[in-house]
This record gives sequence, structure tokens and C-alpha cells, in this order.
Amino acid sequence: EAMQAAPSLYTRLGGKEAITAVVDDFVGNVAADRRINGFFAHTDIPRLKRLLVEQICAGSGGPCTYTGRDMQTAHAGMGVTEANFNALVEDLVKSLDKFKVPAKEQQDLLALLGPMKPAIVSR
Ligand code: HEM
Repeated sequence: EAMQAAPSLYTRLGGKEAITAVVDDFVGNVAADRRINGFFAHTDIPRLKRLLVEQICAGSGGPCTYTGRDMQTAHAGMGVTEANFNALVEDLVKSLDKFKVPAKEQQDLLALLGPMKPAIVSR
């Protein structure tokens, strides 16, 4: 019997469609979140959604290429705080819970995004 590779996080999340559904809902939460929605007042939201899907797809082992800017450049000069960062993660977890993404996959996704924090938080 052949050895079986462990399925990627991308596969465990349910692939591109499931990731797209979570990102749509997540960005909706962010847009409604008065703690942080001011940051996004001039943002092209469909583009942001597309780039988030690409980033999560590529980072989780899926067949995507991230075409956006690096995290430091994208968030430069915004003055994002740790509290802002935590609020955004809370909005993401709300969507992960809503779509019943299991705890292990939530952990693995947050472990993928957590290391980006120093590039994003600037004060
Ligand atoms: C792990 C956390 C985060 C990830 C993975 C992330 C990811 C991204 C990505 C992929 C983009 C698009 C890059 C591009 O425009 O080329 C972006 C843009 C943006 N992010 Fe984040 N981000 C995070 C946290 C935050 C936080 C905490 C804030 C503020 C509360 C924020 C505010 C923004 C804004 C306003 C833009 C749009 C910039 C523009 O319109 O030019 N992000 N982010």
C-alpha cells in the first residue's frame, strides 16, 4: 500500500470555494466592525477579498499565487496597533466559527497568519 501524504491545510479548509466563502464573510465582519473599519474607507474591497483568498490559498498549500504586495508595504504608514490586529483576528474567528471550521484547522490558519503580525503592526 502506498504511503499517504497528510492533506494540506488548503484541502482541510475545503479548497478555494470554502476559503472564498470565509473571506467574504470575514471582510463583511471587518466592514461592520467600528473598531477597525475606518482603515478600509478607501479600499477596493473586491480586490482585497481576491488578494486575501490568494494569500490564504497559496499559504495553505493550494494551487494559487499571491499577486498582492508584501505585508509590510501593504500596511505601511497605517499605524495599525496590536489591538487593531486582535480585532481583525476576532472578526476572522467569527467567520471560521460560523462556517464550522474545526479547531485544528483554525489553529493552523492562525499559525499561518500570526507571523505576519510584526510586518503589519506599526505602533
Ligand atoms: C494577519 C492579518 C492580516 C492579513 C493577513 C492582511 C492581509 C492583507 C492583504 C493580503 C492585503 C492586500 C495587499 C495589497 O493591497 O496588495 C491587505 C490590505 C489592507 N490591509 Fe491588511 N491584513 C492583515 C491585518 C490588517 C489589519 C489589522 C488592518 C487594520 C486594522 C489591515 C488593514 C488593511 C488595509 C486598510 C488594506 C488595504 C490597503 C489599500 O487599500 O491599499 N490589515 N491586507
